[in-house]
Amino acid sequence: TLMASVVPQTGTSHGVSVSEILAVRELDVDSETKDDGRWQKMPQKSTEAYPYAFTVSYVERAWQHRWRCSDVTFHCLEGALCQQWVQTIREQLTALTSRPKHLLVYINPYGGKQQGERIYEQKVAPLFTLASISTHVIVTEHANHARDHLRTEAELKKYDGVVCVGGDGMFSEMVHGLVSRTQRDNGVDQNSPEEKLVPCTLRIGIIPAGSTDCICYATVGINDPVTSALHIIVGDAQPMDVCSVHHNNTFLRYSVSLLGYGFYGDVLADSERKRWMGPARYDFSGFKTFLTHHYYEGTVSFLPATDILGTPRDKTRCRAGCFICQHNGQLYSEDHQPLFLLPEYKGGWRVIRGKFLAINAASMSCACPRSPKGLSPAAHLADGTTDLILVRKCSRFNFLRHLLRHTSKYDQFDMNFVEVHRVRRFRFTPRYCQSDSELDLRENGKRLFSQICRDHPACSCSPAYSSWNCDGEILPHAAIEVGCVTTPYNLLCKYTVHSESI
Ligand SMILES: CCCCCCCCCCCCC/C=C/[C@@H](O)[C@H](COP(=O)(O)O)NC(=O)CCCCC
Ligand SMILES: Nc1ncnc2c1ncn2[C@@H]1O[C@H](COP(=O)(O)OP(=O)(O)O)[C@@H](O)[C@H]1O
Ligand SMILES: [Ca+2]
Repeated sequence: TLMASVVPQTGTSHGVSVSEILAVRELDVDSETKDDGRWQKMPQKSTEAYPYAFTVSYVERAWQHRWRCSDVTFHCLEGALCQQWVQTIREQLTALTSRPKHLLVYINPYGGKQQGERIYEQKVAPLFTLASISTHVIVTEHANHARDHLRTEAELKKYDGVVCVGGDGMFSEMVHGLVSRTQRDNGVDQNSPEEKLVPCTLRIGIIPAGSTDCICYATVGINDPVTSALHIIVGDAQPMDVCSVHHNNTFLRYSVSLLGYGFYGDVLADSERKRWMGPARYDFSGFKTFLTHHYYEGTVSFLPATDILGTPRDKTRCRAGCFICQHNGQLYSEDHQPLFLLPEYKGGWRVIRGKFLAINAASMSCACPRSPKGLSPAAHLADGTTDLILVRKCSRFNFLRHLLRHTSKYDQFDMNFVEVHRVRRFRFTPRYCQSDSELDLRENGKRLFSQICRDHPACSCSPAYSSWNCDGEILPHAAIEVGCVTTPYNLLCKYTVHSESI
């Protein structure tokens, strides 16, 4: 901690932790300018008493988990002392090896309210410059631009991390680009659901500029670009669980936040056609989907996570330095074989058949501005499990009560048509088999004429299948197999981390 043995401008004492210092610069008190070119008139009194000064920019905790950059100017009597302070602070900052120096930044100009470029230029780039971070910025030109660039072209050795400016969809592109490249480079077959993923060494940061920003909100505690930029600068890191989604032994996608079938799949499918509405499309499609009240029949099989600490109905929450994540992470360390892969662990699968309004798998709380506690408030970011939430067919009134619980502090799962299980793996099989031709139609985004109506096979009033909402991307396959791993521990690190005070 830098203590005020020199005198801050206000004349009061001030302590700043070195780990939260962003930059330090010497002030030329006489010339009336700062060395960054901005004009600043020093207060007359302190200039006379202490002719030498330096300014420290540091992280200040603000309201509701926000971080802000603050400046404090220290004054000294002697120039040599002033220089010694500046040099020492710079040396200490250089010694912080977890801080990034070179970043690759992808901006989605199309996400959220289409403000990605403005947010980056006005709020984030000046902070990276202040912290002497060099950046290579790419504004994406089409969907999957960032994913493909990361997977094939990007010279990753040049960077300490990649940053995306956008929503959950952009973060998902980063994950797919980096994880896929790492598996390919290490000869891991992504199509095998049992294969152990090799960790990627580069970290991923996210500057929120999307519609839901759930991944950012659930990790940092707020969707605020300045807060995320500051977490990136100080080198905060957070391991995250990754679910791999397969269909018939073919890899489909990775998921880090929500995998939702039924309600959330239908909301997403409808909202994609209304992108022009911006983030409000989710409210519109949410309301419409609520009114349609479709349910879907199928079988859910899952492998409960019995070897870990914590349950989905705990009152405790996953926070910085989470004990449960650390403990469960050790189960995956080098010398431990994940328990669910051991032969004796087989046979623990449970099977539930039924009619469901929603099947949600939350690998993290999925907190976001629409649902500040999230779909599964006690879920953990890095415990190697996902919370499987089954919402059975019920009345519209009851389903509304369930949805309203997402926005309140009351127990989400205290309803007789809702059940929750903390699982390692799960499978869903719809009651009616999807034909290849129907899958082709869905993959090409066409409207479906061949859907089987449950009760009246001759009409098309009610669909037999929903889609999966996979971190905000549509998966047309109804039948999927999902495995959740943090293996090896630290598989993925984000620069963003929840602040201690959440
Ligand atoms: C009658 C009151 C109903 C209130 C219900 C509110 C529930 C909101 C829960 C939202 C959970 C969000 C989980 C995250 C999903 C995102 O990955 C996904 C894509 O995000 P982005 O790329 O940033 O656009 N967002 C959604 O699927 C939106 C779901 C909104 C449903 C209303
Ligand atoms: N330049 C671009 N043009 C069109 N789509 C893009 C572009 N860059 C990224 N995308 C896609 O936009 C989608 C939404 O991105 P995201 O950043 O998650 O915003 P939102 O939160 O509004 O959905 C993602 O599927 C992503 O692949
Ligand atoms: Ca988890």
